[in-house]
Amino acid sequence: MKVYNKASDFNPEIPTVITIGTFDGVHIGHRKIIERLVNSAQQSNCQSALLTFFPHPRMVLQQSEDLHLINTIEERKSILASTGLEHLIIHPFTKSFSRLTAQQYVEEFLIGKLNAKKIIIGYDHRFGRNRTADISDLKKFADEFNFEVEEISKQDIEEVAISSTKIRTALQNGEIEKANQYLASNFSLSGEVVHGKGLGKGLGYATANIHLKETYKLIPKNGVYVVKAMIEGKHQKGMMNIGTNPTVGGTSKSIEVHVLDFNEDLYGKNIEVEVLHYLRNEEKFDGVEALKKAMLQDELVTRRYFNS
Ligand SMILES: Cc1cc2nc3c(=O)[nH]c(=O)nc-3n(C[C@H](O)[C@H](O)[C@H](O)COP(=O)(O)O)c2cc1C
Ligand SMILES: Nc1ncnc2c1ncn2[C@@H]1O[C@H](COP(=O)(O)OP(=O)(O)O)[C@@H](O)[C@H]1O
Repeated sequence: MKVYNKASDFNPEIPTVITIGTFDGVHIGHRKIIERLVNSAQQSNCQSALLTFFPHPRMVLQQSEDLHLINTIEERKSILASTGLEHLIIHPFTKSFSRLTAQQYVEEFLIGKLNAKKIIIGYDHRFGRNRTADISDLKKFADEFNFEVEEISKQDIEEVAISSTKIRTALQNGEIEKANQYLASNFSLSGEVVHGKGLGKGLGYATANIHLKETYKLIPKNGVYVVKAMIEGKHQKGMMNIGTNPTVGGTSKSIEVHVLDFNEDLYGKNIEVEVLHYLRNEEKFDGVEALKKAMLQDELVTRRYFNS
């Protein structure tokens, strides 16, 4: 798969079949659309292309602080690369881009820059300045500018019964198995290991504190989880806590992983954590002895999880 950071970097001589959207999570429903796109392109001797915008339009237009995505743009790229898609265009969404009229967007951008011969798109897609145009407008443009529109019907979408919103809600409720099933892969987080409060080793559970670079990455509900950590190309078993560590008087949110049967310096290294199972809420214990006891219990349950 080739990746372009703006539409003008993609210079398609062969016409394209394209789809447009955020595709956050690249879940089972998204995968079906991409499969349809790739097959359609093959059958019509076209190239398959997915157009997505970054930053997310809501981040640009509403400076939305509450927008959290299942995938960072890097994660999305790497999952899409495994789908058979030929071209991924990540076009910068700016205020001036958002002011293109529906006709300018179709004529100058989708046709002019992306050489679209066919657009495969959901029944509820909206586009153009203030998102005023809909799929019936797109069909009118299709007649005028000689391209095809293939509509993904409401029924097709509802049949899959999966949406990025449902997955986000599941993650925010700690329903990890449900989210992972919808994603057809494990929800993951990754980042550099940074210094924490320096208390973990003293408790008998050193924890690698993970710094997330992207502020828009969705963080699952606070609590304790069973995880698989990828450290320097090797999978390790672990348990993770997300929260403020109230027992030791913590106030800011941290994401920290204790890796089982492991004793190495991880500061400055990158680790990727696949979240597997929610264990319990983060609690404010009556002192560190009670916390240590709870962590020992978490360890036992985590070991049991991996053994079963
Ligand atoms: C499996 C696990 C469970 C944890 N559960 C709690 C908890 O319920 N309440 C709490 O205040 N902190 C909890 N913690 C966080 C500890 O307070 C924290 O790891 C410790 O203070 C070390 O922090 P540091 O890495 O910043 O030094 C948990 C940590 C782990 C790894
Ligand atoms: N089993 C382990 N799991 C996680 N980190 C470990 C482990 N063994 C050693 N470490 C190292 O110890 C550090 C965590 O120690 P800790 O006392 O919790 O301090 P901090 O507050 O800086 O996280 C990790 O960042 C890592 O470098």
